[in-house]
Amino acid sequence: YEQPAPKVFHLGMFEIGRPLGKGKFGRVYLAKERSSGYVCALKVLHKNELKHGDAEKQVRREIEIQSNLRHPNILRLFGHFHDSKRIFLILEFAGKGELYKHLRRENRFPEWKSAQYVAQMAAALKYCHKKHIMHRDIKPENILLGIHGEIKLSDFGWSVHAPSNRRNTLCGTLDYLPPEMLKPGRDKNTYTNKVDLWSLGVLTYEFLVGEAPFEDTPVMTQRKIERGEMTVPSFVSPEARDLIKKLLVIDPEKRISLDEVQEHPWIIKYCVKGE
Ligand SMILES: Cn1ncc2ncnc(NCCc3cnc(NC(=O)Nc4cccc(C(F)(F)F)c4)s3)c21
Repeated sequence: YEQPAPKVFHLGMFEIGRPLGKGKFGRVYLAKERSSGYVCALKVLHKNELKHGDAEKQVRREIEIQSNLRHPNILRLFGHFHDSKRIFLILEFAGKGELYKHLRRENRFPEWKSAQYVAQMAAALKYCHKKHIMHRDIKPENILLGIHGEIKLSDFGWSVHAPSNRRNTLCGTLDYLPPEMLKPGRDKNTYTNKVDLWSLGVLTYEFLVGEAPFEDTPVMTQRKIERGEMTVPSFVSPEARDLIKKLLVIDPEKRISLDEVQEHPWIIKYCVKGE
């Protein structure tokens, strides 16, 4: 019989390998669980760098959210442990690393690849929304690629607002924020899972164009988002432009649904009928 997954972890169980990446709030290493040989990723968070005390609570919340998510396009978080100074997250290893590095290197993705990524993102988000979980922080920095190049939505520091390997974390790029989250006085709980659809629209645009649609100085970005002001370059196909326009709609209720995204002509054109 397969050994049942251990419930208690400790550092000695792992052989630590090469660094996989470093965010503002911690480094990630390739790791192998000694007894099973299972290869995973180990994220190390330094307690003194996190907001005092509630980091433990945040990690528990992140794990609680994650422990009932099982989807091929969602990165698994298996568990955590800590020592006096550090918290360790035991994560599924994403063999092709960080999506945003591929995007920066390739400048922008061809339409067929962008459509496949958007279709996988829609599937992952549909799965999360069905479980009444919204990501709230969709951006290239929070997306990894599995060994077969498949999307792995990651960094479930969503409701924990856990800072991690994000684009200039402390400046907290506004690029992906929907208009309803920019409104003054609106606390973050007044929005619906439609925020993820806006962010999916920004992501689609960034895949195809190589930069975010409202990228500008923080003040100008905020103004452009509130007005939904953006131009789609002419090299973007009419079908892709149509999907972007139907996602980047100011009124959350008027945004296209995830089902409609999966049935959109631009997605159908490039994607083999998935699950
Ligand atoms: C780079 N890379 N390459 C391959 C690869 N394979 C797997 N993972 C990678 N990277 C790690 C991706 C993450 C997944 N989940 C995260 N979760 C998190 O970072 N949570 C978090 C952060 C800061 C503070 C808190 C706390 F305590 F406040 F709650 C919580 S980070 C990989």
